[in-house]
This record gives sequence, structure tokens and C-alpha cells, in this order.
Amino acid sequence: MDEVGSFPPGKKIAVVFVIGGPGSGKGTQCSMIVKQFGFTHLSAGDLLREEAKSDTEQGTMIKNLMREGKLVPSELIVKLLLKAMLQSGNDKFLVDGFPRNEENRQAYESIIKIEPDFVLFIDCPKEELERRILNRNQGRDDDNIDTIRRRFEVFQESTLPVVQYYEKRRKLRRVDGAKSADAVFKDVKAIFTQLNTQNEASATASPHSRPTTAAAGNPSPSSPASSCVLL
Ligand SMILES: Nc1ncnc2c1ncn2[C@@H]1O[C@H](COP(=O)(O)OP(=O)(O)OP(=O)(O)O)[C@@H](O)[C@H]1O
Ligand SMILES: Nc1ccn([C@H]2C[C@H](O)[C@@H](COP(=O)(O)O)O2)c(=O)n1
Repeated sequence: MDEVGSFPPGKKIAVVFVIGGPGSGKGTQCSMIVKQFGFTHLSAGDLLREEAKSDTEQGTMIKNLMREGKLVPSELIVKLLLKAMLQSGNDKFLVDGFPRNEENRQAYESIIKIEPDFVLFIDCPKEELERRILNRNQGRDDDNIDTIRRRFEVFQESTLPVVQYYEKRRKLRRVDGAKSADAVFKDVKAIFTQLNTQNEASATASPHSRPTTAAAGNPSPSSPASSCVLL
């Protein structure tokens, strides 16, 4: 992929990563957050599905990896994300389904370099994830029982260490994803409202000293990530 550009230095950009197992409700919650808080929703999976449609070697490679429930190379997804961020014209992003592993996280850090404000972790038991995905009916190639199990293994082996990374740095905000979508959103809303409040307070206190591409708000950390998937 060609050079995709970068944000102007000093511009404050808000980034929230949204992670959780396959089918945990990341997309569902992101749609609700967008309506209420004005973020642009970027789904890593959707960007890859779009790219997979192209009749190129890269498109075929992405399609095959996704069908097998595997992760695509990090530089590729990070550049797709950066391109979509720049094209949106917005300065607040929900990055859904990212980072999925340590390599994703490091590639983001070296290419996009914008510290996430926090990481929303939607925590949900495996049995519920399977049930939801098998009922989803969106015609996705990877929504079959074998690929779902592979995706769940990848989540446990590769994504949970990233969850723990952010938890150690007090950046993780965990919500119980097993509740109804509206009940989950109530918890999510409280987290985003707190971020807004803190950003407004820091802007009022010192309008010229707001962080630029560093963490803007720091809502109180989640309860320990201790659910059934975080063994
Ligand atoms: N809290 C919830 N309770 C019950 N069903 C839900 C809930 N949240 C989402 N769903 C349903 O579960 C399915 C998966 O949700 P969604 O697509 O939002 O998950 P996801 O985490 O984005 O999935 P993926 O990682 O596979 O893209 C959808 O059919 C959605 O309507
Ligand atoms: N950072 C990412 C995000 C997604 N993928 C691939 C592998 C996933 O199974 C697939 C679907 O993603 P979802 O819609 O479930 O978020 O996309 C990846 O390789 N890297």
C-alpha cells in the first residue's frame, strides 16, 4: 500500500479501542456510542472484508486468512485504519476489533502513534458468543462453528495478553457483555460520559495545556478483568 499520510502535529485526536471476543457485541455497542457521542466507528473486520473483495493477491490473502479465523498482517490493517481515519475528517475514533495481538498494538504504536484514551473491553462467556454468532445471519464466511472456535482460540491466545497489557497500565474499562445490549450500553455510556466530563474539565482549567496525541481522559479503571474468558 502507498504512503497514506498522517495527522497534523499537535492536533488532538481521541482514540478508543474496542475489544472483546467474536460476537461479544463490539459492533452493536459502537453503533450506539456513535449516535450518542459523535465518534467515527472504524471496524477492523469491516475494513478487511471490504479489502478482501478486491480481485488482487492481497484481497485473496485476506479472504483466505479470515475464512480460517486467522489474523492478517498488522501493517496492512494499521494502514487501512490510518487511511480511514484521515478520510473521515473526524477527530474521535472508535477502533473496533483492534488491537487483536501484540503485533497489532506495536504496529499501531509505530505507524499511527496516537495513544488510546482507553480500551473498552466487552467481556462475554464463550457459550454466549457461539450462540450469538450462530444466530447472526449476516452471511459471513467465518460465522460457522469451526471458524468461530478458531477465532475464539485466537482471541484467548493473542488478544487476552493485549487486554492484560492495558489493564496493567490502567487503561482498561471492562463491561459485562453477557447482559442485554441496552444494559451493556448503560455501562458503556457511563464510561464515555466520564471521558467527556474529564476532557471538558481539563479544557476549562487550562485551555492551552490539553494533551495533543497523548491520553486525554482517564476514566476510573475497570474492575479487575476477571471474567470467565480471562482465566
Ligand atoms: N448484549 C447482547 N445480547 C444479545 N445479543 C447481542 C448483544 N450484543 C450483540 N448481540 C447480537 O449478537 C450478534 C453479534 O454482535 P456484534 O456483531 O455486535 O458482535 P461483534 O463483537 O462485533 O462480532 P465480531 O467480532 O464477530 O464482528 C449480533 O447478532 C447482535 O445483534
Ligand atoms: N485487527 C484485526 C481485526 C480483524 N481481523 C480479521 C480476523 C477476524 O477473524 C476477522 C473478522 O473480524 P471481526 O469482524 O470479528 O472483528 O478479521 C484481523 O486479522 N485483524
